[in-house]
Amino acid sequence: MLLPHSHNRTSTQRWHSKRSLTLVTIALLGSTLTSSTTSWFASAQHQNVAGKFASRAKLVDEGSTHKKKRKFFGGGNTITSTTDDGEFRSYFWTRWRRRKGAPQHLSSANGYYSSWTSSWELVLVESKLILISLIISMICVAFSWIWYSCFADGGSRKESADNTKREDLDGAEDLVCDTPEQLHSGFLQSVEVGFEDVGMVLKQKKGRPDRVILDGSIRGVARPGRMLAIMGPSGSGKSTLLHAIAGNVKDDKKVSLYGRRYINNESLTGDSRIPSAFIEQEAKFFPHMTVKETLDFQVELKMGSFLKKKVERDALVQDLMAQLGLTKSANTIVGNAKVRGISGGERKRLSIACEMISSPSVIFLDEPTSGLDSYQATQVIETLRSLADQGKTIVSVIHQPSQHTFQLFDDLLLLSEGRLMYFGEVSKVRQYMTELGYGCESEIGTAEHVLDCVSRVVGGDDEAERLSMERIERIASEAVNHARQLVSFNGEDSTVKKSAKKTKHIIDKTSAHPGTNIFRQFRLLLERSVQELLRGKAAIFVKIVQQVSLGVIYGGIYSLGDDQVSIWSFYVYFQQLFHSSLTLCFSSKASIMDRFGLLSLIIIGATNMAMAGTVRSFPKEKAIVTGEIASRMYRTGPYFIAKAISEIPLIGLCNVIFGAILYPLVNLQKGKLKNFLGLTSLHSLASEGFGLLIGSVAPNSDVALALFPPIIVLNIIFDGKNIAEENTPKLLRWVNKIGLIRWGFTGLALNEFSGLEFRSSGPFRGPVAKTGEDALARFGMDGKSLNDLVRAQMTIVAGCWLLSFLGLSLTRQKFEVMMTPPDCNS
Ligand SMILES: Nc1ncnc2c1ncn2[C@@H]1O[C@H](COP(=O)(O)OP(=O)(O)OP(=O)(O)O)[C@@H](O)[C@H]1O
Repeated sequence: MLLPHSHNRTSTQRWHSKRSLTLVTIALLGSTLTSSTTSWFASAQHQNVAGKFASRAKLVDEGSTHKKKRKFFGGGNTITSTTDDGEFRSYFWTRWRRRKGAPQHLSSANGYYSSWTSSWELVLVESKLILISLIISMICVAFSWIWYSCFADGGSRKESADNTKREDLDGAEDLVCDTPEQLHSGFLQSVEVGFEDVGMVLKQKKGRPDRVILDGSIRGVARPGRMLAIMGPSGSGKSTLLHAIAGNVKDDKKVSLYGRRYINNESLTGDSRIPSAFIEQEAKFFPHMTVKETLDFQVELKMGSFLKKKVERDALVQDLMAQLGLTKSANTIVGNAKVRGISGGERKRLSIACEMISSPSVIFLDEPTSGLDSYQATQVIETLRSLADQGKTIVSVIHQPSQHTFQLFDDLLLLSEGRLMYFGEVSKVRQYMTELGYGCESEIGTAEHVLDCVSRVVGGDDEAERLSMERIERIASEAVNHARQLVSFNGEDSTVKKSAKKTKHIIDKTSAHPGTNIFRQFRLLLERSVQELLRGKAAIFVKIVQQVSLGVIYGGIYSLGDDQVSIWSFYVYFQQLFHSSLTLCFSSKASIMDRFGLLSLIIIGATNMAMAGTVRSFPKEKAIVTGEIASRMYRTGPYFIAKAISEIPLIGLCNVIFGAILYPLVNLQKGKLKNFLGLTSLHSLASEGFGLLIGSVAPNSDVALALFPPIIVLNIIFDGKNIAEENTPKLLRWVNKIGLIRWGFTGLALNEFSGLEFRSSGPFRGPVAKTGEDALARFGMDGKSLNDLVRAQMTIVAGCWLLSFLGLSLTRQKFEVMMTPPDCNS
């Protein structure tokens, strides 16, 4: 029965106008903000701010003969001061003037404005500002579009649904449902899934013939209240067919997929995904969550908007656990290959339970019994039987079932080498094979016998191989006719296209319901992230041990000041005994080199640890998350923000432990510990962000790990002390700007060296540096403030998070479109 829905007629328009309004608002806000900021900058630069900066620059530059550039606004506009006269001008414009051959000393701070007011120059200034505003507005529009498609309900699905022309839909809007109850009591309640002429070809490299995976002869139907088994020898195309029917074949340039599908005898477009539960061979879960927590989490995300009271959600969780025999394992963690958790059978049943939450009418399963013993396999199939008895449509690939489990199925689709061998009732297949002349003794199980009939003999006996090929040929030619007699659709009907669009529209609209709002998604995802982090006690322990041991190692090797405290007690006594000579040695200029060396090691170590951990773990988590996002549980945005935030406390804790051990041991400058901890934590956060970026763009953890060493090496080379900026190859200068290690190292060096004085005795290398500032100047680190470095690190964090988010959004799963079968293209 189809439900009437009068108010849905306006929902498409509402969504369109909501989106347009958001885009326009964000674009306007962006351009207004940019214009006002740039005009403020222009006027401020001309007037008050110029004066203020000029005097500050003058103060800072006193006693120095170097020119200093002070970053004021973005990349292009840099205010430069010279010590001679405190002259103050825009670096950007100065460079431009230089190019035009104008004199370099243009004006004093007060005369600045007047020297630039020749009309054409002002026009140029204004037009550049307008251009910047326009570019930023366009970026705002692009981001708002991405934001909308990632955060807002519907996204691409709604878009594709809305692309379906209203006039072609024949009142399909009236069939659309708004609540799960309506959804499953309407068009999609009792679903019959039909398919015909399904084929798949794998394009090969030049000169080699294409490989046929499914030959285009496959047809069948899965009916409500019945279980359809897809069987065949290994490699016969069972999983491929299951994915093709569900609309779940992963997008691949080499693949060409064709055929027709129907829902309740209504045809579907090639890109439709049947609203169903799809249970893959390998269920992926967060390993440290218990069975109950996993179900609680999924129930709240999928049904939070409909089951508003906690008692209702709890009741659903209890019901699912009882139905799937999970009650006794409710508080056991799910586990994975490394962490022991529930059994393989329980994992399969948990994945079925998770898919049952939204009460789908159709369930596709890819080898639900693989890896299970016969008792567990029977339990899983019996669970499916009870679901089918409730009216669900079950389609499952099954591998060598026992006679008992085989008989729990109603229908069978048999494949061999991508060809249809049988479609019909399970109870009739034995008789069917006997009538074809391939009968067998009664003691041999039916499943075993039919698989023998359609398996090709390979290796050794040529005659047996020839006979098996003849048998397969015969069975295949009979199967097509047999299936045609049993299954027919309105595929040749002239209204097929219209009907396909209509059905897709219904499916898209009906399955676009958000399970819960975006804030709740964020809260739940944050809770899960934190929980996973805290439950991974081994990982936390390893991190802490790493920090402690590094602190102790560095502390044992480096001694930088007069009043050393060392882990080696004899060393302390030794120091106290020969106080004068040793302290002279350690407070000498040799400690400049030691200090730089230590700070560089601290930063390289922090980068390695934060990045390597994320690069290793994130791609694995991504595999679970992309599946959950593809099944419309939540959006990329809330997930990503929750993920990024959840890591911050642990990063801070690790740095505090490291700093607390290292600082007194090596005797870094007193009173700078707080800055030290802040800078190392910020640096770890930036490194973790970089790790997320690599993990989100890399297709898998192997690629991510392969990318890691060259990135680290590049960062070390351009850390600010290994190669001078002016000697860096021009093509690589940009690396300097985003060099994680460089900014981190410079920050620590600035924090440590500013205010230090060095004694001239003791061994030292290179020219004499009396103060920390001198030492910094030798490495070209003068002229920067801690604020600059914090800003740079924060920009890196923000940039990495943004790019990782985009990377994650853009690598969303795409699916192959099923084309019309070749003979019907005309
Ligand atoms: N995208 C693809 N790229 C390359 N080969 C593919 C692709 N899809 C399917 N195949 C090939 O098609 C054949 C059938 O694969 P499929 O997984 O469907 O077999 P199966 O019957 O499920 O096998 P098994 O029982 O061993 O799991 C295999 O040889 C597989 O390598």
